[in-house]
Parts: sequence; C-alpha cells; structure tokens
Amino acid sequence: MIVATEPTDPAAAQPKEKTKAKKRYLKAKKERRKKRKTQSTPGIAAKEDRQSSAVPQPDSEEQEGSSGEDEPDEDIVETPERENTEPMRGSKAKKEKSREREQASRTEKGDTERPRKRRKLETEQDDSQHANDDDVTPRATFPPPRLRSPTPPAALPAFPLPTRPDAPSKQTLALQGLDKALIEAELVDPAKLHAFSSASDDDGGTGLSERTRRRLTELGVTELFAVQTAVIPLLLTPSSVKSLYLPYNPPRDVCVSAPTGSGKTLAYVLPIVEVLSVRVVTRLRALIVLPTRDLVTQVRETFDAVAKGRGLKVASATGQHSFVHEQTQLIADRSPGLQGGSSKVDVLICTPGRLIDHLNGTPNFSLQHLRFLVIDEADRLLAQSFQDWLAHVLAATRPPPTSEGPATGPSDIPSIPRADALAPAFLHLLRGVPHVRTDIDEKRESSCQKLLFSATLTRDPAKIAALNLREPKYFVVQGQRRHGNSENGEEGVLDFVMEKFSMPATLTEHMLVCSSAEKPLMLFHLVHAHEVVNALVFTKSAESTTRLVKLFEFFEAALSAERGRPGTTANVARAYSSDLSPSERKAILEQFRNQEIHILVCSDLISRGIDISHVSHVVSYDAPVDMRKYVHRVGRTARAGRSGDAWTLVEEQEARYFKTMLKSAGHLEKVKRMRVGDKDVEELRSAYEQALAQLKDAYARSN
Ligand SMILES: Nc1ncnc2c1ncn2[C@@H]1O[C@H](COP(=O)(O)OP(=O)(O)OP(=O)(O)O)[C@@H](O)[C@H]1O
Repeated sequence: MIVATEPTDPAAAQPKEKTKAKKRYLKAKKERRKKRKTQSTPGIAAKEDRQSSAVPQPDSEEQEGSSGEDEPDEDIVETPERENTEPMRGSKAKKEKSREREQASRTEKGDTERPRKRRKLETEQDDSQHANDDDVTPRATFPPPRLRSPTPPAALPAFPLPTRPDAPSKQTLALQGLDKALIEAELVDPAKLHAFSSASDDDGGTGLSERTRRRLTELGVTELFAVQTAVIPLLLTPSSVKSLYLPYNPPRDVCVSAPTGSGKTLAYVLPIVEVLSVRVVTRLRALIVLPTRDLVTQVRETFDAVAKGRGLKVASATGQHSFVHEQTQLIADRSPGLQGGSSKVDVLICTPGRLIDHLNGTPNFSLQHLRFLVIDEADRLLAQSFQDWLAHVLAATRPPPTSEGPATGPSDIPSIPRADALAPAFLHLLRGVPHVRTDIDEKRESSCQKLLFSATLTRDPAKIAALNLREPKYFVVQGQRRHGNSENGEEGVLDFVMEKFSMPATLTEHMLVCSSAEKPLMLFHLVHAHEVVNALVFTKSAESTTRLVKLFEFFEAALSAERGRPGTTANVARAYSSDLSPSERKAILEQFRNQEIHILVCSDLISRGIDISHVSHVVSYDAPVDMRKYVHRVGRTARAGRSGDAWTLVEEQEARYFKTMLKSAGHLEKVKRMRVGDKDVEELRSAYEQALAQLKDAYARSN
C-alpha cells in the first residue's frame, strides 16, 4: 500500500505506450499474486505476514522501486493526514535511524538471527523486483523522490476481529431453563369437540361410563369440549388407571392451560366422579383447592350436579362456617391413634387458608388416601405463599421415609392394626407389625395425581419445581397461530411459553381512550348506546366501585327525570365487593344471574373463574395492570362458545402502557380502538353533570 502524491513535474505525465506497459505489468502481477494465494494455505499466509511485519521495512530507495510502481491503483489510499507528508517523513526518518542503531547494536551483540532472515526476505524482494523490471518502464517517469510518501508501516496480518455471537432470539430465551415436559406440551385445537352417546356401551374412547354419560345428557351436555377431549381419556384410560390406589405404578401429573370458559371444571370433575364412584369406604380421596370462596361454591355445585346418585360425599371448607362446624362435617372418628385418618367425605373443595387450618388443627384429617389433588387457577394459587400452604399439602400426601426394622409407636397408643386404615404407601408405619425386608421389596409411592388448571398457567420453572410433578403431561388449548402453521404445534406452545395467552374465539375486544374526567360519561354512553343489560364492570378498588355505583344511580335518576319518567331507572347497578358479607355476595350474584341486576360493578374479586353464562359485556372501567388480569376479566364473557364484548376504558396517560402490554402479549391487533365524539354524548351530558354535583354533595355530607 502506498500514499499517493500529486505529480508536480509535467514530465511525470505518463506517455500512452508506457501506460499500456504498466497495465500489462499490473495484470501479470495480479495473476502472480492470485497464484500465490491459491498455493499457500491461510495459516501459512498469516505466518508469512507475521514474519514480514516482524522485520524492519526496506529503506525508502527499495520502497520507491517496488511499491511506488508496483502497487495496483486500488491499493492507493489517500487520507487527509498523509497528504501533508513532510512532518511524517521527519518522524519516519528518525524511526529509521533508531532502527538502524538498534540493528547495529544487535549485530555487535551477536544477534544475527533476525538480520539473516531479513536479508533473505530482502533478497526475495529484490528478485521479484528484478522480475518486475522486465515489464516496467524506466523509473524516471515516476514522481521525484522529494514528493514521495514515507515508507508505510508494514501491513498487519488481517486476523478476523473478535465478534460477538448473534443475540439469541426471544423464542430461544423463552425456552431456556424450562421443563422438558412443558416444551413437549400437547397442543389441543380449541375447535375440537367430541359428541358422545349416552344410549350405547361405546364410550367413544373417553373412558366415561354409561351412567356418567347419561347424567351429562340430563344436564344438557352432549359433547365434550376440546380441553375435556384431551384430559378425560388420559385420566380414565386404560381402565387400570381408574384404581383408587396405584402404589407401584403411580399416575402421571397433568397441567392444563386452556382459555377462559373452555370447560376446565368438567375436565377434572368428570374423571374424579368416575374413579371415586367405585369406592367402598369413605376416605378423603379428592382435594380441590381454589383461590376464593365464590369459586369453591361454584365448583361444589358442579360436583353436586355431576355426582348426583353416585353415593359420593362432597364437602367444602372456606371459613364461611365455624371451624368446629367444619371439623364435624369432615371427620367421622376423632379418637386418637388412627394412623390412616378418618373422613366423612370423599371430595373436599376448599381455599388454601382453611385447608392449612385443618391440616394443623383437625385430628385425623389426613391426605394419605388422596387420589386426586386439583389446583384450579393454579398460577394465582402458586403465587400465594400463605403459610407455605403448598409445601404442607404436598408433604401430607407423601409417605414419610421408610424406617429400618419393625415400626413402633408411642406406648400410650394402642397398636392394633386396622385393616384399611393406612394407604398402601404408608403401610410401613403400621405399629406392632414387624417389617421384614425382602429382595423383591418394591418402593410404594403415593397414588395422588396432581392436576393443575388455568387460563394463564404459570411457566415459571421455580414454581413448577415446587410442585414436585411426576412425569407431568402438559396440554395447551391454543387458538389461532401467529407465527405460521407448523405441523407439530411448536408455535402454539411457544405462545404459551411466552405468555401469549389464548382468548375465546367468540370474544370481541375494544378500547376507548378518554380523559379521566370523561370516563364515567363514556361508560354511561356505552351502556345506553349498546343497550347493555348484563354487564360486569371492573374497577381498581372497593372504594372506586362504591363511588361509581352511586354516580350511576344519580345519573340514571337524572336521565329518567329528563325523559319524563321520574322515579324509574332503566338499568340497575350494584356493587359487589369484599366489603359485603358472604351471604350478601351470594344474594347479589343470584340477582345478577336472574337478571334483576343489570350492571354489576366489582373489583378483581370475581375476575377469575366465576361462570355466569349470560354476561354479554365486560367493561374494564379501570384498565387492568397486567395481561393475566386482562385475560381473566374479559373471560367472564364469551364463555362456552357464546359471543361476548369486552371494552376497556383507558385514560390518556395510561394508553401507552396499556398498548405496550397488549403488544408484548401479541394481542394489540385484536383490540380495536373505539372513538366517541362530543356529539355522541351530547344528550347525556346534562344528566351527567347533575349526577356529578349530587355525588359531590353526598360525599361532602358524609365527611
Ligand atoms: N361439554 C360441555 N358442553 C356444554 N357446556 C359446557 C361443557 N363443558 C363446560 N360447559 C359449560 O361451559 C361453561 C364454562 O365452563 P368452566 O367454568 O369450566 O370454564 P373454565 O375453563 O373453568 O373457565 P375459567 O378459566 O374462566 O375458570 C360452564 O357454564 C360449563 O357448564
């Protein structure tokens, strides 16, 4: 490489024939270079480069002859710094001199190795120069030495620069550290239905007995929904898995993620009823844990309906009744020393808090006979660390470690073995019976099968690990693909893993951006313009709920008066909040179900799980703060294949956050923007202003 300088001497202009010669020479040189490159391997080339850079550069005379003429035009580099070559040349000359001095001192010291190498290289260079000279025009045609650039530094070997590896994709990151079972989840098409007949022996592969199918038909259920078609056969077929105890071949656990209103409750109620119906002795064999009392009540109703006539005893424990009352409902024999526990019920549905109370404080309350442990709304429950409830419950289902030698008990407890008191996995605890170890002893495990359900199932590895799942099988009921149409459903599972939750296909979603001052007016407009009569309105707190209901009542009264119907209201709104007693809440829900209440204003207390089939609209009056909350709120409508509308009122300053939240969940395009102009609300404005004034008065009076 050389630095170009302007030829100042007109004689330096190239005559035509000389230029041709130069071209010929350059061509020949290019070919030689190409040849050299193909012959030498990269490693050797690099080594040669290193060697050449290690030796001092030839002096400027040699340079002039070789590079000044030889280098092809594309190697010429002009940089602003090098245009002014004088100072450079000065410093270069100094360097040259110091190099010569160094070399001389090395030679004196007998260090001959490097100069010898250098001489060799110089000789080679000279040879090639001679060869070049055959083709080259005389030197006089080149710029005078005075104007030439200083000797350029030796080119450094072109090692590849260290580069960072490509950043892993979001998908790859999402899959890292996840349970293999989760990555291999089975994707279930939500449109998959399975019609069954109650009149024939053929169960259609579901594993449901004729009796159960008949009961379902009586309840108006004639086909299984997608989640049920996946889960029920796994829990009921082959018929050997219907046993109450499977100590040597324990069943695998099941985790299910399916949209709201897709029928998850029946997916576990049906197999439990089917398996437990064969039991002779009543023991606590199924435990269903739910996050709220309202959900416990709802699931109990489903159990009562499906298990009718099967002789199963179903109970619930939520703290609604006194602790002693619940104990008498649950325990048959409270005498001490019953190693296998005692139970009056086959199925217990409860909240985690009350469950821990009974584990700690109810004698003979035992989980050793559990065949099913259901955790519904699993992500919400796993997020609750209440008294470390999960660890306690899991410990109670597992047999304690086998002790060597005969088991013994405290001397004050009678050691009379009771035939069926202990579950098979706990038999080693039997007092007074010597334990004789044999070579064919097989480990007995708990027969408890864990079933987890949610519309927004967690994929947090730490939370899943805490469950100590046995060979878990994951089912993901997932709607439309967003990333293409892979055959193996990988994208559907990825959606689940990346928390892009699936929504009911029959749901329509809108958002309305408005100022906070106009928000109530927007709600009233939606209610009147769309003639909404079965709506759930979600607010952020109990206080906000009460205030909104009051304002709504004032508004309806003012509007009726304006329209010449004083004293009547078109729409009845009620607050549903944690401030109410359980009986009041139950009564209000009942009135809402019977459509005596049209608009139920509530906090997130009932955003999960509550199943009211006729809810036509869900309004998020205060926008939800996370995607999980959004999914559960809007999921109170469009259930079981019915259509429904969800509206979210978003204050201007929240709009960006809300949209980002939807976007990261891959859901932004599904939520259409709605616009309401001044004209649309014109006829409601005066009633609204009257209502605001009345509300202000009411609060002023109460303070
Ligand atoms: N196979 C079926 N045929 C007809 N209706 C069904 C069937 N399965 C469930 N349903 C009805 O669908 C509705 C929703 O069911 P369910 O409450 O179990 O939904 P979910 O998936 O648990 O919803 P969420 O996630 O909101 O709790 C209920 O009213 C239920 O009775």
